[in-house]
Amino acid sequence: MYYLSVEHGGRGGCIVNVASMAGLNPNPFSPVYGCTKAGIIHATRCYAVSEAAKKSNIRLNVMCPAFVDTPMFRQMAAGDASQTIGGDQTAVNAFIERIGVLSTEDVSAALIDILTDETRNGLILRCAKKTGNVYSTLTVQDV
Ligand SMILES: NC(=O)C1=CN([C@@H]2O[C@H](COP(=O)(O)OP(=O)(O)OC[C@H]3O[C@@H](n4cnc5c(N)ncnc54)[C@H](O)[C@@H]3O)[C@@H](O)[C@H]2O)C=CC1
Ligand SMILES: CCCCCC(=O)/C=C/C=C\C/C=C\C/C=C\CCCC(=O)O
Repeated sequence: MYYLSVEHGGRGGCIVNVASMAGLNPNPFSPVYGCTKAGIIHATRCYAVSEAAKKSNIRLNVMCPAFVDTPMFRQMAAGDASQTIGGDQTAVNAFIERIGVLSTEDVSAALIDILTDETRNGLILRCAKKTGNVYSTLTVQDV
């Protein structure tokens, strides 16, 4: 945000943080990973409503993909990943089967939508194979 800000020579812009569906929906396989992603989601939403962001015309949004076919995902599906707490790989694989797996192209298209649609700010973009891309907010009451 410092370098995007007008007072430091920037022109504003759009920050897209990468969290995960695991930061929204609880799952039994990755509690610590899920907690870090929940933190990223909340930090993004707080900075999106900050005076500093508004003043400098900076938008912040956060992407929450479900499974995406990347090296990390393949490692996890093969039963060898630090993101999961281990245990029953059959249950992990059944979970993956149920949720579905996005391609990296699916996620790139979602990213381009956030970057190009200047009305998007402070939003959570859930991306999942079965439900597609869904924007939402968790706001209970405006402050
Ligand atoms: N693959 C999935 O199913 C999902 C992934 N995500 C998130 O998407 C993001 C990317 O994940 P993947 O592509 O799956 O992981 P990945 O492990 O396949 O790729 C991560 C890439 O980041 C690079 N990297 C790591 N530390 C770095 C650093 N300090 N500076 C620069 N580059 C660095 C690695 O070299 C690697 O190329 C992560 O934040 C992950 O938590 C979110 C939801 C689902
Ligand atoms: C489980 C290890 C996480 C590793 C990588 C990652 O971030 C993948 C997340 C995938 C799913 C997130 C977990 C729970 C989501 C639960 C339900 C999603 C429902 C999707 C839908 O169809 O709406």
